[in-house]
Amino acid sequence: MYVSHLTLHDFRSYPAADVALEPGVTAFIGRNGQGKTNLVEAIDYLSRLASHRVASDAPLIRAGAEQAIVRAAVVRDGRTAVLEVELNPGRSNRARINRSPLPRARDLVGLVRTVVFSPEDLTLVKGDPSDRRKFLDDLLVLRTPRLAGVRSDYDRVLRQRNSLLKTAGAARRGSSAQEGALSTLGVWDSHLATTGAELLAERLALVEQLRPYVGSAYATVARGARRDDADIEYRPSLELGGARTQPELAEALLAEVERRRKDELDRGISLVGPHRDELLLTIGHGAGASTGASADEAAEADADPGAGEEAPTSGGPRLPVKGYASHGESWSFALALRLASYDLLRSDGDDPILILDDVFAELDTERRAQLAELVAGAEQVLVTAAVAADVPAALAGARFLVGEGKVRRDDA
Ligand SMILES: Nc1ncnc2c1ncn2[C@@H]1O[C@H](COP(=O)(O)OP(=O)(O)OP(=O)(O)O)[C@@H](O)[C@H]1O
Repeated sequence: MYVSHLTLHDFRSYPAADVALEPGVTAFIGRNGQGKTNLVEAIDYLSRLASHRVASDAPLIRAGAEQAIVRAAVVRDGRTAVLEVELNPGRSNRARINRSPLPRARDLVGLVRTVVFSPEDLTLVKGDPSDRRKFLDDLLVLRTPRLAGVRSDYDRVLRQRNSLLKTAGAARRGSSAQEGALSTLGVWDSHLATTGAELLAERLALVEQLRPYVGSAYATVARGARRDDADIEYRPSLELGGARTQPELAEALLAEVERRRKDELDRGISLVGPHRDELLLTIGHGAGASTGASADEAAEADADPGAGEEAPTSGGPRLPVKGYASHGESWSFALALRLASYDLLRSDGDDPILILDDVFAELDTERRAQLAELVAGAEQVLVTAAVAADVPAALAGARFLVGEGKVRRDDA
């Protein structure tokens, strides 16, 4: 799929912008702070109704404006659809397809699919477990848009249940207020188990599907690394035993919730469920594996003719990436997670739009070329860079100059 036209009204720094795009590679070049990322962020927003940079919509609306509009013509299998979203701060957003309003804005999610690589991706590796859960959930929703509903149902159940736990925990033991809250809590326990089990089952399946892609993507972007150097593992907040199906998982969640009732009442929060799970990222070290993203490390490895070749196993320990990996390894792992998502979406028979936002400046020449080669075949690749020379030769294509609020095609 690709976007053939992008129109913005009062989105970020743009009062108005109108850009005709083509399949293949398009680079947006301009000095810092000129609005390159704002353009690709708008396309990403259409895909998930969320930005890769901010958690709320408010910063997306141009300062002083009442609402923002993002409209894109999206071509898929030769057919064009015009998708539009109206961002209304403090009110619900509205979405249209070919000018017809959709019942809910979220019905737009998944119609255009993007995979974004950006410097913020480092938080996937170095950030909190919630960053990695979000990574999984965003990918789930892109592949199966219906799951946006499951995720928001789960969040709602959690909020209700937490407020009940607070009430029940605060009420005097044995009082009628506590009895009442406890009996209502039973209802929310089963809601938590049912929606939680659905989310959990989906995440477990996703991680199993993603795993092989992460290993091979890491081996490609990290110097001298082997396929089994990078691994991911889903760590639930409870012992699952052999539970895998939704009913089995619901049963396991319910049993654990009952077992931890006292703890939950004491602390006034839900301690069991997919909101407490972790996606563990680990690296092993095949001999010769060094994932330098810096030019210095690259130069060092270049001096060693064995580096980058098939590396034998060192049998070294597997370590969690967070807290142990070097900056280069962390960055390579983050790239590998994005590349793996892209490969998985492609294996579903779709070709998502790839957005490489300011990533080349972070990579040495060899890694740049390697990443460029991997993504060059995508149906549409949108690249932002402050300096044209940072965009690898393999990504030659259309070029736009972004500056002074304007986006101009560079035909030079
Ligand atoms: N809601 C908003 N209203 C007005 N201006 C905004 C808004 N949000 C961001 N901006 C402006 O947009 C500009 C940033 O644009 P953007 O992030 O696209 O820059 P960029 O060209 O990608 O820069 P860099 O190369 O540094 O990443 C900044 O000048 C910022 O002040």
